[in-house]
Amino acid sequence: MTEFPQNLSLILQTLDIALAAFVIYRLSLLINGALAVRILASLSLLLIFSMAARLAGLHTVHLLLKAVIASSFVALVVIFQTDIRLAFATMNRGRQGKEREVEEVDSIIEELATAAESLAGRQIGALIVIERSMSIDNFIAVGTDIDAKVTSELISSIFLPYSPIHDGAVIIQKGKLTRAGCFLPLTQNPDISKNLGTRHRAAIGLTELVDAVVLVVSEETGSISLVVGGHKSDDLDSITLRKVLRKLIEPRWLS
Ligand SMILES: Nc1ncnc2c1ncn2[C@@H]1O[C@H](COP(=O)(O)OP(=O)(O)OP(=O)(O)O)[C@@H](O)[C@H]1O
Repeated sequence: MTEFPQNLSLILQTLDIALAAFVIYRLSLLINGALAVRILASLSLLLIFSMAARLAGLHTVHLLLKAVIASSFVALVVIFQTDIRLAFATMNRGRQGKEREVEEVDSIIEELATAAESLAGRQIGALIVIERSMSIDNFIAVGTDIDAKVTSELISSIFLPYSPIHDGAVIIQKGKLTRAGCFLPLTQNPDISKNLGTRHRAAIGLTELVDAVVLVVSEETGSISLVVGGHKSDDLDSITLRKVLRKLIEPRWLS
């Protein structure tokens, strides 16, 4: 009658030692193989064994595994110190990159708003297209390639009446002023007032086809409008203009 528990105890002890040997063997493999996947797989295996050992009452194995798992985390930091340092550096660069993108958007918006206000003050008409997620390339005709930094001085000088490229629209793509003197498709919407001129019709026409934002300065009234999705917001004051532009333009569309 006492033979059965004795045998069971022997089996468990053998199993205990065999598992401990297996753990050591796995660890030696781990030291040779430096792949992170391999280490993670081995750690997962250790965790499973540790739980199984605890459930089966294999105390030596369980204690050994517990100690191995605990020290593994320290070992992982040492082994992967270069990768960890690189990961932190990348994270930091990502945050700094995002901050830089936001600063870039703010500065472009400031240049656009300053140019619009300066032109509006002198009642010089202007049409500025800001591309967002949809490409506008298939909808704009002719124009002169420029590829320059967006500055209020450049925009203002393009629209001055004696400039050879003052007719048509200026295009902003990925944070750059890419073209000037471009012609846009006019809206065909019959509900639009017959009194609305072609500059505003062009802004509405393009934004009916793509998600671009169009900034219009009226030569006739000196008012500033923003057009998105075929809808026009008129008479924008300085603060509203900047606020709406910030809402409409996301950093990812400018870089
Ligand atoms: N299809 C077009 N694409 C781009 N620009 C255009 C287009 N049609 C007209 N324009 C621009 O609009 C100017 C004419 O504006 P027009 O007076 O007809 O329009 P408007 O909407 O009444 O504007 P404003 O209030 O400035 O007078 C043209 O000189 C040209 O620069």
